[in-house]
Amino acid sequence: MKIERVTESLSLKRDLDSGTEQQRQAVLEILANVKKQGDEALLAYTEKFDGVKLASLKVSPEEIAAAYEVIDEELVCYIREARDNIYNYHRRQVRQSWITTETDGTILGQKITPLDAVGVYVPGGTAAYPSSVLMNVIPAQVAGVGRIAMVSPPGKDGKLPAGVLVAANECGVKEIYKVGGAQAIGALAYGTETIPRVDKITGPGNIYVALAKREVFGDVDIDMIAGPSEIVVLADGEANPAYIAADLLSQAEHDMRASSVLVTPSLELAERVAVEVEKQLATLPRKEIAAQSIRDYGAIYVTETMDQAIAAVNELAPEHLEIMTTDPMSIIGQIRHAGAIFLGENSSEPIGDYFAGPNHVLPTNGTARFSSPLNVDDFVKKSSIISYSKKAVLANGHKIAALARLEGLEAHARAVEERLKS
Ligand SMILES: NC(=O)c1ccc[n+]([C@@H]2O[C@H](COP(=O)([O-])OP(=O)(O)OC[C@H]3O[C@@H](n4cnc5c(N)ncnc54)[C@H](O)[C@@H]3O)[C@@H](O)[C@H]2O)c1
Ligand SMILES: N[C@H](CO)Cc1c[nH]c[nH+]1
Ligand SMILES: [Zn+2]
Repeated sequence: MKIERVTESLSLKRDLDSGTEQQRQAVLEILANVKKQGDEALLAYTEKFDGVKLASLKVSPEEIAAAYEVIDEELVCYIREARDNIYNYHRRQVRQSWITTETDGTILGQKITPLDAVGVYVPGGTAAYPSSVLMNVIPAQVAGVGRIAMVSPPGKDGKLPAGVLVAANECGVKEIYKVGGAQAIGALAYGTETIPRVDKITGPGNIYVALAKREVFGDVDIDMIAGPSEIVVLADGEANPAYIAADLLSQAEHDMRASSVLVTPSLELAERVAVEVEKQLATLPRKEIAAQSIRDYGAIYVTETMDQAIAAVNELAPEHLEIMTTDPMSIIGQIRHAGAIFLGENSSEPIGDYFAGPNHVLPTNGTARFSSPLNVDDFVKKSSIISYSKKAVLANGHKIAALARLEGLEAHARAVEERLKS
């Protein structure tokens, strides 16, 4: 990895992939056809893009039973343990509706209502992501969402990966459909004969999925457009170079456009990490992807001081931040922008991807400056509650009428003044 000395501001080498004109046109056409032709279009696109002619889009109980034949019993137990950790973490995010009563009888409040129906996209294509099933479905369930429909593209054998089916079943998902890409997003947004429409779509996916989510936003809500994975490690000279290299590579193997960065005031550590990355890279099964990601989007930045290193981290606003210093707790207060913060040398990023409990769907591309990990709030909406007593309206009606007239809205003013007459 290239070592660069840093004295000024930084930004991650990001690829804000907005797709080619051809991809955008393809997505618009797919969405229009799904809207018009429903299931027929879904089946045709599945044949075209996933290479399989399906008899039915919906996953059957027999397919779920067959998935359990393939997945080791011990692994099913680990999926359950991860599920429970994620559930317990997200339970703490639940907010209650609230109501206050003033002495004049005014009642104000906020009613929290779970969304009626949510669609969860689970990427297929090049890899299977049972962990993404848990991370999207569980916060929706904790929020109390009425209906959860999961979509994922089938393999050439017409099946979904066994791990994905087991994870969904362990969460109690009842609606699972074998359809991916922009056509799946269209089905969730507009509805088809088999797939009733939803109110919100969550979950990561490739450029076709991302473009389709952007396009249907407004007809339905979406969570975010998650870009390629990012990790920044902030370390002092005492940190373990082998741990750092391993964690950088853990995200590099995701995607050729993933970004893995070390920021440190120690040149010695920087040099040792660069050597370790090369050594560990050579033995990885996905070494082509990881090597390209490290080459094009990886970096080691050496600062003059730890304060500069911390400032650099805030500039980068990474999806994942690992703090590997002798006292990480003393630094956390200075971190302003990061999707997930991992403290200390034992807290390797994949612990968060799979098991600890916090969500692994996180803001990327610098959006950690203003947005948060996927969470229970993403699956509820809030309604304001207002109840004025006669006493309150008599005391305040003239103020409200005056404010309305300030905006030239006479009917607003008179509506309130009607209450002042008797
Ligand atoms: N941020 C996260 O939490 C997270 C987690 C898991 C995966 N991911 C990301 O999700 C992405 C998964 O991508 P993927 O491709 O493997 O799976 P995918 O499910 O997103 O996309 C596969 C679908 O793309 C469509 N498609 C492919 N080529 C097409 C074409 N030429 N025209 C129209 N549609 C086409 C097909 O319908 C296919 O079913 C990766 O970028 C991965 O990094 C992110
Ligand atoms: N690190 C990814 C999010 O950036 C999530 C993931 C899924 N599986 C493994 N990792
Ligand atoms: Zn990961």
